[in-house]
Amino acid sequence: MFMNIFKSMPARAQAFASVKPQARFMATVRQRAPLEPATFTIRDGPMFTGKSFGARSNISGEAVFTTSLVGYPESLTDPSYRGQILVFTQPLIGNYGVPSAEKDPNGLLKYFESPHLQAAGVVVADVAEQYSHWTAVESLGEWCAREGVPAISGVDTRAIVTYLREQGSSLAKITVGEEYDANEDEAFTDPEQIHLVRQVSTKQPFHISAADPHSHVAVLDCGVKENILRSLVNRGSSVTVFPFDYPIHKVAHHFDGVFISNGPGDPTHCQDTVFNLQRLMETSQVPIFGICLGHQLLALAAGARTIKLKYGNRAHNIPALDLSTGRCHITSQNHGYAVDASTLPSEWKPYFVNLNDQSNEGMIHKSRPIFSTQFHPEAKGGPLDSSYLFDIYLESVQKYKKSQAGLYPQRDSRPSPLLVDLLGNERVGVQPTVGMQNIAAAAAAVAAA
Ligand SMILES: NC(=O)CC[C@H](N)C(=O)O
Repeated sequence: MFMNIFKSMPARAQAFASVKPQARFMATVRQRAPLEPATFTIRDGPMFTGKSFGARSNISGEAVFTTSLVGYPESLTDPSYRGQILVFTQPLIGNYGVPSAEKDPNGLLKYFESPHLQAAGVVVADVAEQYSHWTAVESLGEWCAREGVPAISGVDTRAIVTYLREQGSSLAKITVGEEYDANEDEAFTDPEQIHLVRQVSTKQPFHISAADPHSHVAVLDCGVKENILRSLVNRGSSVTVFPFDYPIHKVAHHFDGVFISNGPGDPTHCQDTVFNLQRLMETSQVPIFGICLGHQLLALAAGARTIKLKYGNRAHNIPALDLSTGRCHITSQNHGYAVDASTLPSEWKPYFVNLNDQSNEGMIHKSRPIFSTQFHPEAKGGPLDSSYLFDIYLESVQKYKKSQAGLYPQRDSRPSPLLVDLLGNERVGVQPTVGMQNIAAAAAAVAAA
């Protein structure tokens, strides 16, 4: 009886079950040096003392917190977290380890949102040194150390979050080692002074072909999450991904749709993108979809304003009301800025609203196939309530393509061989989070920006 159950298990699980418990434990716990002391200090706020479990370097950045319970590999590789020290409110982080940078058949990363750890630093109450998951290849601490990202555990994250909620968005730093001078206030570096999108956007266009494409979308990469590309490609649309400041209005006629990605920092830093989007909407009827920073940039191009929220929304369970249907969706979010819905011009209307703080969660054009959301419908990790928005977008993309058939008979869903042959299929020239790795380097980066 027992053997039958055992035999019905998948091969991988059988192999795991057949290992003696002691050996399984040994497989995930590596010998390591005793943890060094580390501090997490909020500017104009308290200092927390804990243990370092990542890179042996000091870092300064904007401290933000997420209340998500799962998805730390995805969150930490999300380019929107570039320059930020991420505090997890979920008390135990790391227990399912970190997966590999394996790619899927389309050449997209299977488990990560970008090839590197993007957050500047990591703060947790309790880090799991033992991990267990079939995709895991290393521990959270090993990954942070390998990627040069400092991390601290053993601090009271409830007290940190309580403080951040009162004081609002704050600069902070992580220092590793015994010697620390709490008065070194000049060492706090504000990543908001740096053009973060420039750091995470591809330097050259690249192309991903869908298996049997029905359309071809141009993606403006402001720090695009891999699951946005997966969501388009897996639904049958090939994508050509352009640098954030590429003059998209000049090439839009080669595409069936334009997509504007998520990304780090203040949307008003991307004036070139805003200008290009204005020209795009003036000169083309192409369907447009924007997510998070993409939503904010589209709103700026439409003539609306953005504001900085007190401490932002970062979670995987935020209720957003669809104003067109009255249905509420549970959404994944990671943003510090928001669109001021009261400044939307008359040809636009709010699409979604946040039911926690009433902030704007999306906008839609009254007569054209253009819409955007502040939350992440691609949602890694979870929930998938609003992933249907990709279907709606791609329906409008296919409709537009049909309407253009007479105008551009030579265009089909495969991009011209010239375009494909010349382009690679991955991000170009995007560096890991270097330059932000220690306080001195970050200060120099600010001076140079
Ligand atoms: N995830 C995102 O695209 C974030 C957008 C923007 N950087 C913000 O913080 O509001």
